[in-house]
Amino acid sequence: MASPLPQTLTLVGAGKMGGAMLEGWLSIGVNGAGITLLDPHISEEMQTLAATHGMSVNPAAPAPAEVVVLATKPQMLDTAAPAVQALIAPKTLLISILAGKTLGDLSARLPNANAIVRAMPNLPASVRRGVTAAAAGKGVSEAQRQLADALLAGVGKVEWLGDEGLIDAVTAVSGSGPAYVFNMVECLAAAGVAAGLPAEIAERLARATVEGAGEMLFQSPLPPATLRQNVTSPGGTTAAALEVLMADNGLAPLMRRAVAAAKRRAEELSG
Ligand SMILES: NC(=O)C1=CN([C@@H]2O[C@H](COP(=O)(O)OP(=O)(O)OC[C@H]3O[C@@H](n4cnc5c(N)ncnc54)[C@H](OP(=O)(O)O)[C@@H]3O)[C@@H](O)[C@H]2O)C=CC1
Ligand SMILES: O=C(O)[C@@H]1CCC=N1
Repeated sequence: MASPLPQTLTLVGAGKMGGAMLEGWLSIGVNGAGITLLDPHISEEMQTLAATHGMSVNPAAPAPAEVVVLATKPQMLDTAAPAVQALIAPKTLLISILAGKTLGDLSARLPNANAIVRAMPNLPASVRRGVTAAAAGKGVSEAQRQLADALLAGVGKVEWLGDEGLIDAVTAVSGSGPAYVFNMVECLAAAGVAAGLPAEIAERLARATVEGAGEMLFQSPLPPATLRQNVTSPGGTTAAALEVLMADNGLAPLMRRAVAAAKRRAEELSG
């Protein structure tokens, strides 16, 4: 049986990530007429989407909703909290995607929220290929957990965590991860230019390479190491490049430092 979808959902913060999830939810059949968007600087794109689907935008006195999704920047939690409290009824499920903000931080700001799920999605949610890790607070019922799962699984894969303490590491790996991949495309294109390619061709090649490699990861059951080995002809060009990338001072320590920096920043955003 298909999981239930909420009849009423209020999105607080319709920016890049909130907007990406919203597009996914509409595509799985969440009724636009039951959606309210609250965002003081809502973009034209979001206003158009809202008008197309009959959503309510910044009503003067928004009613409590079955699900409230908190998607402002973490630094705006204190400012947003009074308005969010007014959206929460005893049975409301609050889903927060704020990096760094713990279940405890959220409960302290929103004491009337009985059921809180802390989730960390990523931007490919907009094309329903995201991945989200989530942890449920103590007050979340099984029905509410299923409701959260239906919304999060609607935009990609979901990992439920027994230990909320893992979410900062999740944020550093999959939350921020799409940006690392996009940066790799930029770096690969720039390296192509340095190797003599015209810039536009280098960019098209780098982009299509990551698109194709990503699709192989999606479709193939093989581990990434095997996929890598399949490109690597003995004594060939890939082996020469991998000697650089897989050296002691290559990509692995760089990625460890990058992920550690993101995790540290998530920890700083808590409180
Ligand atoms: N971007 C990503 O890939 C991911 C982001 N996240 C999390 O999602 C959240 C949003 O990030 P992102 O979408 O990148 O940021 P954005 O700045 O794009 O979105 C936040 C939106 O909230 C609006 N806003 C500010 N104050 C309020 C308020 N009081 N009430 C309602 N809306 C408000 C902002 O307006 P204005 O810009 O004018 O301030 C903006 O439109 C963050 O907490 C982040 O940690 C999680 C996973 C991935
Ligand atoms: O950069 C950020 O803080 C957010 C959290 C994960 C992705 N974007």
